[in-house]
Amino acid sequence: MIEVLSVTSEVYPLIKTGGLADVAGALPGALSGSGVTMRTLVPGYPAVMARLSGGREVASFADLFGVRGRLVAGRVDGLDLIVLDAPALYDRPGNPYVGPEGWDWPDNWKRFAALSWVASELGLGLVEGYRPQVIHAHDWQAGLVPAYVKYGPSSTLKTVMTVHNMAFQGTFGAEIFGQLRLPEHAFSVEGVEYYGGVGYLKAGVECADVVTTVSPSYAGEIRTPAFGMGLEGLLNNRSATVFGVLNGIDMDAWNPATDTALAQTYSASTIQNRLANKRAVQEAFGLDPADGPLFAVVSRLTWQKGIDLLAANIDLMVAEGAQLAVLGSGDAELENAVRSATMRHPGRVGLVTGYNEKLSHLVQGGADVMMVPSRFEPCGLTQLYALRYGCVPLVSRVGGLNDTVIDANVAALQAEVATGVQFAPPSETALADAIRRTLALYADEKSWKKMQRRGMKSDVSWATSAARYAQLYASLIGLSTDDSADD
Ligand SMILES: Nc1ncnc2c1ncn2[C@@H]1O[C@H](COP(=O)(O)OP(=O)(O)O[C@H]2O[C@H](CO)[C@@H](O)[C@H](O)[C@H]2O)[C@@H](O)[C@H]1O
Repeated sequence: MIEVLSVTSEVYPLIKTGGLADVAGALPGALSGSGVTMRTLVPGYPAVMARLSGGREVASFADLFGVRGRLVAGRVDGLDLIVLDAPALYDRPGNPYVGPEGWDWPDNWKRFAALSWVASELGLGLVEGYRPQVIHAHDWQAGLVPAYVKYGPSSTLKTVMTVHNMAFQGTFGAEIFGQLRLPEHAFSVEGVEYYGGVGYLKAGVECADVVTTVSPSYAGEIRTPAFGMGLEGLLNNRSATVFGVLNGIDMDAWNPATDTALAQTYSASTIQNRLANKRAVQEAFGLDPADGPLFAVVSRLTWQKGIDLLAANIDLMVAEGAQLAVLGSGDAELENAVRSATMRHPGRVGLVTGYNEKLSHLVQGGADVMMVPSRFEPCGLTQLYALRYGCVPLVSRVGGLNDTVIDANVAALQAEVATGVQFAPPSETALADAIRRTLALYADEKSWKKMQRRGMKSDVSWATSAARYAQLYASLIGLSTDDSADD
């Protein structure tokens, strides 16, 4: 067995603000049977501590970056957790990164340095009877893990850094460096220094043994200035150790045949049963119970996700006889743009703000089209859920959207392989064309149903990618996957 410690700032179903939680929550289970045991280190936010009854203390710290802390191990919903309980850092309202007023916590550098430092201590054998061979760090919040390992006592410990989104890098002023518990020479180009300050994601990308990102297309894109966001040079330098491993989805949590969030469950052979869900979605979003095409968005409302491109096309969609249901929250300006469309088009356009996991399932089960018009998308999970639920994805041709949806062009339709609609570049006019193309496809009921069914049958599971991660861990510690499965 290969022991891997996954380090993450969120993990479903305990704490989730986006796709990272889904991936961190699903990967440990997906790896079972592949010779890998994965435990997860996560901060003890209130939502996490509330689920951890019966956990046992396995370590304590009198001085964790100036505060007290302890590690509590426990099993919750099938996950083997090690929780960093440090109330001065994590026992706060709001989400993991921002307070109730919407501002980043000013000590985020310390909150996530502490998490990463503790991970590296675990890797050095802090807890008797537990010694991971590989630490898998997710995003900038765990970006310092590879640096602590690189500059710590020499060991055989290996590190994997996964970039879920290059747009969030965790950059801080140089003044924090003195408090990071790193040696002087770590403040260098080969270490944590980044444009004169400290870069957590940069440190991870620089110091990890292997860097992965969440789709093959994004792995290529981030080596260019348009997507690399300053890290493209570094990624090019280490291109031999940068891999794209496509995300999968939790096939049990997202199963239209058993999903309790649906008004009516269904499968590929009972796809007509989606109608009851469509009516439920229309009701939840204040829409008329109409029979035309129902488009939907489940997303953070941000520039990355192309919500401004969507807003610019709402009048067109309504004029063409479509309805739109938007579930999400984010930038006030984009939220307002969608809200004003709901006022212009009562009964045709609906908005539910806030985060609602249950409603997101219902939308996937009832809408006809799931729109993901992102400007960049490392992988994207929404279109994968959509495929599984027979909700046809309409996506921009970037990152993981490019890798997971087969565009309904003439050749793909003839070959009967199309699963959705792609457009490029991510612009208002290209999206308008894609909407018109989608409406034409929807009008051909028989071929639309076929496309829905093909989506439902496409492989969006973790099977291939979990095996790929297992192989990466094994190669890092000099084993083949077969050896590890034998243990
Ligand atoms: N208002 C709301 N209510 C309920 N659920 C909502 C919601 N808004 C969003 N969600 C859910 O949040 C998740 C979003 O995941 P994505 O992967 O699509 O994007 P995200 O940008 O968060 O993730 C980043 O990390 C992931 C994981 O690697 C990459 O796939 C992605 O490209 C990258 O940007 C989905 O599970 C979606 O259903």
